Amino acid sequence: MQPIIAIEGLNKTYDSGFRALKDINLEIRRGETFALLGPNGAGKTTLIGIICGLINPTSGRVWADGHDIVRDFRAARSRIGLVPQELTTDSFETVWNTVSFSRGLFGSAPNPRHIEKVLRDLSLWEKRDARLIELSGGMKRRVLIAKALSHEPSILFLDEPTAGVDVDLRREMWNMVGGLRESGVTIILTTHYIEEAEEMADRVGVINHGEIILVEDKNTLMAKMGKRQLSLQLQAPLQHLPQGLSAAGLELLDDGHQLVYTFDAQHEPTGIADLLRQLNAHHIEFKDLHSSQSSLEDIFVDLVRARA
Ligand SMILES: Nc1ncnc2c1ncn2[C@@H]1O[C@H](COP(=O)(O)OP(=O)(O)OP(=O)(O)O)[C@@H](O)[C@H]1O
Repeated sequence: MQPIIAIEGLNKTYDSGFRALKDINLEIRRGETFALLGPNGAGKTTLIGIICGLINPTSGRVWADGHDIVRDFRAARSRIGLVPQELTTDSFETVWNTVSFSRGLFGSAPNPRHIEKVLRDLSLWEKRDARLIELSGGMKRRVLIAKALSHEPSILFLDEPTAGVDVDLRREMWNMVGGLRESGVTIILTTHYIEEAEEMADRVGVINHGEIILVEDKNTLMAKMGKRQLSLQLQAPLQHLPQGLSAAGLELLDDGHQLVYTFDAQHEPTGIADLLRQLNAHHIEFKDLHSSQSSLEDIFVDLVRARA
């Protein structure tokens, strides 16, 4: 199936000379929820801005639902809904007018029934005549989503959808995004909450210093999370691993004071019993041991740090 977004050889150098994106190649699948993760300044906003036609690329090409975002800008943009982080709309307008007006901006003919459906789906129907200034923060966020959905886009960008919202509202938004996904909308979200990516994404992409360093199925990443480590504090430091002990997953750290065994927690046997037997046979003694499990957050931090 044709990807809903195709990015080929995309580069962005700002006027300052700063290279914010370096040869990005990425395909987003129709109907998936894709989480774009990266530290501050990695290039997420630049990438989204280019796809949405807000920032000009330096080179490379992007297609949204088959339309070149530069040569066929209007058609490409009409396929895309963007939910920005901040509310930038006139706060004295009513919910209904704000959302209806947004549809008009994309040149779509008025469709009160669609607007009603969007407002009902987002539990905003009762508030349709309220002015934005009267709404809670959570309701205002829903209005941003309603605006982005007003022209019936097939691609929805959510930029930090739950930054600064409380746990209950975050959970509610996750459910809402799940509903949109079921209706067939492709969702691309940026987030600093790795848990959010775990909860919602089908695939995860990591961007760092303007480069995509990983694109992975979430379940595969979760399997990586299943890696566990057993750390042994040795009585006496080892220069190197003795012959026969160089099993996969064994590593000497801390100038030989620490032996770390990494294993897959989902597989039995873990190999720990065997390892302890071998240590005994080699008269390697340890004074302490502890086990730990790496989270997606750890994996993310490691990935980014390795490329710092
Ligand atoms: N107009 C600009 N001129 C020069 N440099 C810019 C401009 N806009 C962004 N940058 C730089 O490009 C880099 C990428 O910025 P971008 O906003 O895309 O990152 P981000 O991943 O969205 O970060 P954050 O998580 O903080 O929102 C940053 O180093 C930023 O300082």
